[in-house]
Amino acid sequence: MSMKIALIAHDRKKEEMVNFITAYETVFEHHELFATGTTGTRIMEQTKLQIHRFMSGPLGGDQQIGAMVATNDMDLIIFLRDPLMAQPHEPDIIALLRLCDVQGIPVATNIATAEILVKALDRGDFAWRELVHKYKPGVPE
Ligand SMILES: O=C(CO)COP(=O)(O)O
Repeated sequence: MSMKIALIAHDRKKEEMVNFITAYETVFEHHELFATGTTGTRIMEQTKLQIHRFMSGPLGGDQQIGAMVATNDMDLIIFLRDPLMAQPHEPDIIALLRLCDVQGIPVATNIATAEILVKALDRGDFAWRELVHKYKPGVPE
């Protein structure tokens, strides 16, 4: 089953992201991919994958992905953050991760966890997300 997956990488993590996506391209090609602007462009340049690109992170891309998380529409997030450099949009980043915890969305912030999640995805361990989509309540009043 096809899952909605968000891919986000800070500048010094973009090469790592592209290498990772390339290594698991045969897994990712079965899913619906979303990304912040520059991350999406980099991945599309170096793979055959089609990605829905949002705004660049500092211009609101994290928030756009956060909006999908808020409505429980995103199934998995791989967010390779730069732990050693301050970001101008730090509040947006924290907000996105907070919403993942609100909804219980699987989110990897480093490559080791990302690899475990992608292997789980390939094995079908995310089938429970189908139930979330099926029984998702409407927007609360
Ligand atoms: O800043 C980002 C996430 O916080 C990533 O944005 P870009 O993919 O546009 O570089």
